[in-house]
Amino acid sequence: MKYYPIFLNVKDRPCLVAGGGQVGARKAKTLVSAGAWVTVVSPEFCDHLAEMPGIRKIQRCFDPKDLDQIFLVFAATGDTAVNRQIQNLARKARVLCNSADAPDQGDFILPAVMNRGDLICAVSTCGASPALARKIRMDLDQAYGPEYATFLVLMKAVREKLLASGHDPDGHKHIFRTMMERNLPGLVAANDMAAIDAVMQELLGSQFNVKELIPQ
Ligand SMILES: C[C@@]1(CC(=O)O)c2cc3[nH]c(cc4nc(cc5[nH]c(cc(n2)[C@H]1CCC(=O)O)[C@@](C)(CC(=O)O)[C@@H]5CCC(=O)O)C(CC(=O)O)=C4CCC(=O)O)c(CCC(=O)O)c3CC(=O)O
Ligand SMILES: NC(=O)C1=CN([C@@H]2O[C@H](COP(=O)(O)OP(=O)(O)OC[C@H]3O[C@@H](n4cnc5c(N)ncnc54)[C@H](O)[C@@H]3O)[C@@H](O)[C@H]2O)C=CC1
Repeated sequence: MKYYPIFLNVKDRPCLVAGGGQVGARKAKTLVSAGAWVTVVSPEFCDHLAEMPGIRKIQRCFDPKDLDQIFLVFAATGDTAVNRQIQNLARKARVLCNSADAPDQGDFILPAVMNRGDLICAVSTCGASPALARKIRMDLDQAYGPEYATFLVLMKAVREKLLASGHDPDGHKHIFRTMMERNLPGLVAANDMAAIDAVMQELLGSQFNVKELIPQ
């Protein structure tokens, strides 16, 4: 495996994007959606970035001081020499760096992402074919609709309630696996709460009901 896949917690962490083109805009957008504090430094900003809320924009060329206190940096300028400079400085400062024009030389690359509430599917081809990563992401978009966000709220609530009443890993495993076989997402999509309640009663007993577990 060429890369080690992890899910980073960037909430409230300062992240820097150097370069205000389309690539910088894509990186800034995903950082904002994960709750990071995002600064974009660039002499020019594309329309997409100019209109993007929730980011700090500094209109000038990258300066080494921009890396102070930074958790993650994206070297996404249109200038290869500047991108290499950012990467070298980041390494010395032990700041994780993504290198837009030389991904192999950076510390990490980004996957194509399908997101439904707490469900995140990340697809990478290790940079071999971003077009294929995008295609598989779109397949996942089709296969797992918005109902999976609600289904996951239900699964989480059931799990928390079961764990609160005691630890029984083998018994719980059986319940969760059976729940996976009962097409609950399909019932969520059809808004058939009575059918979901029937499954819950059968597997878990009357104290588990949808109204309580999925706040409307
Ligand atoms: C290494 C990486 C960047 C990193 O993270 O460091 C990288 C690098 C490069 N991409 C290039 C081009 C394209 N990128 C896309 C699309 C996406 N690229 C994304 C990620 C990544 N792209 C990382 C590796 C991902 C992996 O593991 O596969 C996605 C998944 C996520 C995102 O960008 O946020 C997003 C899909 C989002 C979605 O829709 O879900 C398309 C397709 C399209 O737009 O239709 C094309 C044109 C077709 C093609 O080239 O395949 C070029 C220029 C090559 C050239 O010069 O021609 C480079 C530079 C290079 O390869 O050197
Ligand atoms: N990782 C990826 O998915 C992809 C990466 N690339 C690479 O990413 C880089 C950026 O691509 P685009 O956004 O399309 O380019 P672009 O040319 O549209 O944007 C580059 C931005 O960098 C800014 N810039 C130039 N010098 C700078 C400096 N010294 N400090 C800060 N900002 C500076 C420019 O003002 C501009 O806003 C290119 O090197 C390209 O080869 C290209 C396509 C996909």
